[in-house]
Amino acid sequence: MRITIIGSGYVGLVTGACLSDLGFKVVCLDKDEQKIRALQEGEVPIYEPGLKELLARNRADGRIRFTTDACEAIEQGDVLFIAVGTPPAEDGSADLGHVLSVASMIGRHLKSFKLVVNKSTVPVGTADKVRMAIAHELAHRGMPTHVFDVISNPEFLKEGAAIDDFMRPDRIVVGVDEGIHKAKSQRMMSDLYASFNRHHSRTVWMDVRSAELTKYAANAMLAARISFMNEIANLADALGADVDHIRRGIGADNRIGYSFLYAGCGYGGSCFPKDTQALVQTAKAHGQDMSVVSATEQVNARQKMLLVERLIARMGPDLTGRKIAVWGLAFKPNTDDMREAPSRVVIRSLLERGARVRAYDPVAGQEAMKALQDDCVGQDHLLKAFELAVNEMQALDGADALLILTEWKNFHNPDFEGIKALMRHPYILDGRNLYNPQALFEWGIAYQGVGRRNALCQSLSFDRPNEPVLSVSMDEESLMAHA
Ligand SMILES: NC(=O)c1ccc[n+]([C@@H]2O[C@H](COP(=O)([O-])OP(=O)(O)OC[C@H]3O[C@@H](n4cnc5c(N)ncnc54)[C@H](O)[C@@H]3O)[C@@H](O)[C@H]2O)c1
Ligand SMILES: O=c1ccn([C@@H]2O[C@H](COP(=O)(O)OP(=O)(O)O[C@H]3O[C@H](CO)[C@@H](O)[C@H](O)[C@H]3O)[C@@H](O)[C@H]2O)c(=O)[nH]1
Repeated sequence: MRITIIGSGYVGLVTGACLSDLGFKVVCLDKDEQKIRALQEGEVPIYEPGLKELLARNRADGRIRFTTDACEAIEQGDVLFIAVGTPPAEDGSADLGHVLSVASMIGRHLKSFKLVVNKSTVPVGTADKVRMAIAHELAHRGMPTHVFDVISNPEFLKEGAAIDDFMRPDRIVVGVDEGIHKAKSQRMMSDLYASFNRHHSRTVWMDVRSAELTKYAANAMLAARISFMNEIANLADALGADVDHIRRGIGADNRIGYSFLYAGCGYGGSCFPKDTQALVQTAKAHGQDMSVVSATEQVNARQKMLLVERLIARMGPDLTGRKIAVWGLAFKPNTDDMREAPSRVVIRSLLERGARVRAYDPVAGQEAMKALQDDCVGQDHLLKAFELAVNEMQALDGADALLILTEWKNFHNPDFEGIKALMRHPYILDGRNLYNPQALFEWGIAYQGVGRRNALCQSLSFDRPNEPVLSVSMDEESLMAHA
């Protein structure tokens, strides 16, 4: 069985690389000539751990290649995966422009039976639209309109762990509808994923509509857990409780589990924000109200501003003359993806208030620069106050505060002595709860996590530069008094 992947972004490249590693012959198609040229020359346009090596190995062995030639790519594959983007339209619904233009393209080039597998995240009913678009082109060419099937196989990989997620899936959702091709389509998908089903079946078979909705339901559920924990964390702050104890206390309940319970400065990325919005729009179009999902989004929008609000509470709304250090720009560690990253909202807001920002990210620096240029179009004065540091310590020089926005591993055990010596005010606002508040107190560093008994740094003064920081005691009474 030969595979063609249409769309060579995160999902397309990971799918292509992994399937070629399982022995299939794979062609990756993209309309972006620059991207395909880079891939042909062995470069990988995105940062994803392990991807470069996997692609290099399978390219060398002749199992994967890259092209912009749609006719040849469609001819070669028995299975055609659609893995193009589904960005949000202006009203938040999923823009199906790329998916439907791929469908028409398939219809224009299809000569023999093809199984069209949709991997993009798409609203319920999209497979029907893809079917119609292909059939329309076939009819136009005077071809029989039943020489293909369209099924749904949503992708659940996480960026930064994409290869592992693909190669060790919790489940594989496949939606196939009744029809003349059902048995054949099911057999082809069973063969394709046979390696993952050897010990026990991980494939969850269903109809296409249910498969399409399963993807949105999974992302909305995960996003809701995060927003729920962020609300609990904010309440914990107000009450002098510690969300990390609460996380462990509730996660131990098997019905709840430990995953996706980390409070912080909000979720970002190319999926949760766009998919929750699209789900709300789908529901609205069908007269339904997704209150939980809407609230999830609202809480997240507020949470992204939490650290800025805390900074303002300490320093006042005018941050002119303040130097703010930022550690972490990508929406999560192990990726250079800046889509919907909380850092974009935070940095723009700091710049608008007159602060100078110096930021460090081990991988996403250049992507962040591009993203900020997009965010500050026509406001060059804002960009002038932003610079990238070459390492995390350089970002700190003379800073009034350090904001941690991404939990990269090398931020986990920093040189606290160095931090104290370099910063004008040793004050850490930790949006990813990396440190132990008690240890930071002992270091003499003012510290605010998210839901981590933040009363600890109540007496920090910003009026007197280079002043030692804390005079607050750790006893319960004073904690509660400050809460
Ligand atoms: N990124 C993730 O972690 C992730 C995980 C699961 C599902 N998804 C979903 O998968 C889909 C793809 O996401 P992504 O992050 O890989 O997107 P991406 O933007 O990284 O890649 C999409 C690629 O499709 C190409 N493309 C667009 N139109 C094309 C056309 N007509 N012909 C050929 N190529 C075309 C683009 O040039 C681009 O390279 C989306 O629906 C997304 O929601 C993404
Ligand atoms: O407990 C947690 C877990 C995650 N996050 C944040 O949530 C966002 C998304 O993280 P993650 O889910 O790990 O990354 P994605 O690559 O966006 O993956 C999500 O979106 C993909 C695209 O649909 C799905 O395929 C994945 O299953 C789903 O986890 C990031 O900003 C994280 O910092 C938290 O704040 N707290």
